[in-house]
Parts: sequence; structure tokens; C-alpha cells
Amino acid sequence: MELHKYFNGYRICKAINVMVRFEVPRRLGNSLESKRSSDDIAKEIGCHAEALYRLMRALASEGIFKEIIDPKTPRLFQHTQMSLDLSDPCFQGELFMHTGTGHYKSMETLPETIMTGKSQCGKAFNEESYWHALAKDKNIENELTIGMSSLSSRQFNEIVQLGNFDQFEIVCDLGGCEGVLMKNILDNCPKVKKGINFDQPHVIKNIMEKQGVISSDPRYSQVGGSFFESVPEADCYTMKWIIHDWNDEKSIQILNTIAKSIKPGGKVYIIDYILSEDDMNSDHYKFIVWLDIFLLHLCEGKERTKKELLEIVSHTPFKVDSYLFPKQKLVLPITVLSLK
Ligand SMILES: C[S@@+](CC[C@H](N)C(=O)[O-])C[C@H]1O[C@@H](n2cnc3c(N)ncnc32)[C@H](O)[C@@H]1O
Repeated sequence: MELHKYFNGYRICKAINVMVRFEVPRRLGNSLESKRSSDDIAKEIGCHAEALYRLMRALASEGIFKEIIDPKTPRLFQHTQMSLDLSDPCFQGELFMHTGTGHYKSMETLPETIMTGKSQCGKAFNEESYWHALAKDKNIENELTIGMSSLSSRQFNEIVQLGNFDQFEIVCDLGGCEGVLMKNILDNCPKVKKGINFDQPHVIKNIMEKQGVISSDPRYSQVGGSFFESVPEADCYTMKWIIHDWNDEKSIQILNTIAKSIKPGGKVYIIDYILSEDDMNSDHYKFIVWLDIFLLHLCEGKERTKKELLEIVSHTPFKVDSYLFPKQKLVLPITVLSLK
């Protein structure tokens, strides 16, 4: 039955998490031709050989690894494209975010969210919200911060090119997490005089404890605060994957806070996907509508159509100036706002 694939989804998700946690794909080798016995790998890890074999066999039935029947070498596995992809370190932060504790556990209270239309994700952690859970549990926070940087790093080049940031003096990335976008902007835009990475105080503190400042560029600074209260003065505010985290009312509040600090002639860059029904049969559309469900549950967020975004903006001092679309579909477009 085709539905079994979906019933089984949570097991596959956790199995992949375990594989990457124990670095099995990397240990198997670095090419599609690489072969190794799971017993060998188990010895290297120090885990239970029979258990690892059974997990790899189950994943092989899904096309992640290929089991090779070889009388001389029992429990032999070869890479497939999927298992090889899992050995790519660029991809691992993202993988741990999706399959790790925070996102995975949060789904336990999806029925309550669907009942009420309000995010009940906090309940899965006995907390008021996902953000409260994050503030209390560094492991979950690390999953998100590292995951977001990993996911975002594949998009930066094109976003920085699209944004033409050299036209601005002060750029402030709101909810900038580890500061990777701001680092990229400063590395590529010599005319920007100041780049501020802005995030919640506990996020900035945790990042500083973990890795220190991400950029040694003297133009770079980090500021802790809340975009519901006040933001530093700037003439360009970037918000990548921020507005989609919030319901309409909160999104309007964020834009209203920015309006109090933005310099004359300044711009706001909303960097979120734009949902379009014209795309309905594409993988890209599939990705966005699942992200939308996740956001609804996690934080009452939403992936929006152009019309829905325009509706929010109409309740703020801003207007939509233009849309900057990337060449690659999976890269986020920029909706550019300026004061009315
Ligand atoms: C989905 S992540 C996006 C991170 C980053 N912009 C990216 O695209 O990789 C949302 C970020 O918003 C931050 N955030 C949440 N509430 C905030 C608030 N009230 N003020 C400032 N930042 C906040 C979170 O700490 C988190 O780093």
C-alpha cells in the first residue's frame, strides 16, 4: 500500500538522524562506488553490529544505501546518491534541525494546532511557545541556529547579489541568528559602512559563548534585542525567514517597529518564499506548502502569496516597491518595501 511509506515516515526520519549522528555515510566512503561492511563500520563507531546492520538494511529498502549480497563479505553496503548526499557536511546542520529533537518532538501536538488554528507547539515542550522552549534548552536552540545557517548558506551568494547592498550605509539583519548573512553582505559589499546582526539577547549570548564573533570586519557588530520593541537605526533592514515565522498581527507589529527607526529613503527586504498557485505541480510548491504547515504549528507562521503579503503591508507605514526574483527557484526572492 502506497500509504505505508507515509505511516513509516517518522521511523525513516529518526533512522536518518541516527545514521548521520554516527557518521555512517561518511564512514562508508566518498564515492558512489564505495562499499563497506556494516560490521566494520559498527566496530569503528563502537555500536552494536547486528543493530546497525538492521538499521542500514531498513534504510537500503528506501534507497538510502544499497545492500550488496556478497558471500565473501557479509553485511556489505554501497553508497547510493542519497546516502552520499548525507555525508555532505554542508547539509548536516539542516538535517539535524529537521530530524533532531526540537522539530521532531514539536509535531506531537499538531492535532491541538489543527483544532484551534493556533500554534500549540510549546505544549510539546511544556512551554508557552517554541521560542520559550528554545530559550530554555540550548540543544534545541543549537539545532535551529546551526540548521538555519546550513540551510541559508546555499542561498547567500544569490541573495547578496540580488540585494545590491552597496547602495546602503547601514544594513541591519533582523533575526540574523549566527550572523552569516551579514558576514556575506560585508564580505561582498565594500561600500556598506556598518552591518548589524540583530537577534534575541540569549541567542547572541549563546553564539558568543559557542564561537565568538563570526566576522572580524570592523564594520560588523552584534546587537541583542527584540524586533517587537525597538531595532537599531539603519537604511536597509533584511529579514530572512522572519516574517514567515509570525501571524499577520505580529508581522505588522515588526514592520511598525522598523518604521520608527528606518532612515529616510530606507528599504526593508522581506526575504521569504512567495506562494504561487501557478506552481502547484512543482517540487518547489510542495516544499513551500509543507514548510507552511510546519510554521503554522511551530509559531503560527505562514508562507504567503503576494496578495497576503500586500495585505499585511497595507496596515503599516510601508508600501511594496518591487520584487527581486532569483534565477534559481529554491533561492528566496526579496520583497522590497519603502515608506509610503
Ligand atoms: C527562522 S530563524 C531565521 C534565521 C536567519 N534569518 C536565517 O534565515 O537563517 C528566526 C530567527 O528570529 C529570531 N527571533 C525570534 N524572535 C525574535 C525577536 N523578538 N527579536 C529578534 N529576533 C528574534 C530567532 O532567534 C531566530 O534566530
